[in-house]
Amino acid sequence: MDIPKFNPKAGGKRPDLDHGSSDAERLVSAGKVDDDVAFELKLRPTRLAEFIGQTKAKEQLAIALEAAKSRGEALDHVLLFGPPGLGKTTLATIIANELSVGYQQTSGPALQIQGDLTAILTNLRERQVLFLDEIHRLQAVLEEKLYTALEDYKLDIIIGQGPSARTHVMEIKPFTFVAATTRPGMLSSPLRSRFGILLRLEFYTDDELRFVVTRSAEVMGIPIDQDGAAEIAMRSRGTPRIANRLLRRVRDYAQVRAEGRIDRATAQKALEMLEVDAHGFDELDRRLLRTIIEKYDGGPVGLNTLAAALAEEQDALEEVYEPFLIQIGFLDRTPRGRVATRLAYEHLGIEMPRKLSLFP
Ligand SMILES: Nc1ncnc2c1ncn2[C@@H]1O[C@H](COP(=O)(O)OP(=O)(O)OP(=O)(O)O)[C@@H](O)[C@H]1O
Repeated sequence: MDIPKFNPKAGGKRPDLDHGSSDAERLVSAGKVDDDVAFELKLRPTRLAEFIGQTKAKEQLAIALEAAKSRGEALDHVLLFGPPGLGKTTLATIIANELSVGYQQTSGPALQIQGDLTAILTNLRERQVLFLDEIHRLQAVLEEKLYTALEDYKLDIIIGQGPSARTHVMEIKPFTFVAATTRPGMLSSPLRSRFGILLRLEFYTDDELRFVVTRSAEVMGIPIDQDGAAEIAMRSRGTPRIANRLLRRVRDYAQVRAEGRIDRATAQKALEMLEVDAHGFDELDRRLLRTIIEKYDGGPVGLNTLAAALAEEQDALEEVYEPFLIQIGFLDRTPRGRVATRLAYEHLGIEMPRKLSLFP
């Protein structure tokens, strides 16, 4: 039997393992699920001015865009990195809109053979944006092929095979390459050095997410007050994708139980019913912290051991779950492994043992 390839960014679970999954588990995963696709298209800001938060990245980008426009040149290549669902794809589309140029999107895993990449590069239009998601999953041979394209807008095409093979250099149109990754550490340094603009996306503050929720509610025509939006924001793990997803689910609840209006009480009741707690934790977050505390005395425990104990993929833990737990101070990543912090003990209502010390 073919086991479908596991993609941690899709917010799924390993299909070959029994996880006892809950609805809330899927709800607060930052990875995209099928249900998100149509809504994300509708809710995606199209201009930099509409893009909420990420002040540093936005400022850097605004200056580069202005400069490229005034010179009439293609924008420098851009690398966007950060956890899933923070707006990398959105920013790539905004770059194309702001430059008034064409946009084409593909991803590392989608490009399987050299011909795929050659076809895309040779069909590029002048100064357009080519967006490549999950660049850390691009095959090494294709990565090497990209180097000359990015640097000199040239492509080496090998014609023939064996001793009679010849290399033909083909010119391609100047273009802007925008790549996104959740794992910047996995990129080789030659590849990284080809990007002129590096933008790190950070988790959003609760206030910024309140704006995201209010804006999305407006686009979707959902009546919501500030407290209702704040309640959804607080439980969205610093991630707009999750905020938008929770908004849709709370809207359903409000339609059936609260005449369609979302206030704090309605949002709270809906989110409690969906088992999304005050930090936006789901069952796996709690299980992860509890395992470190109860099985490994609070850590340190290595990522592979932890992944095996939880029957989860290492990638999913590292890319989707850990970044937020580290950001809010519930988990520490040390050279010897993962450690649960005091906040994690307090959240789970477990007493933190005193560290043994030579000095009383
Ligand atoms: N700054 C923002 N302001 C408003 N909405 C945002 C912002 N960033 C993201 N969003 C919303 O969140 C959704 C997810 O964003 P996006 O698809 O750009 O994330 P991503 O980082 O590319 O995720 P992935 O890495 O999983 O592909 C979008 O539909 C968009 O509506």
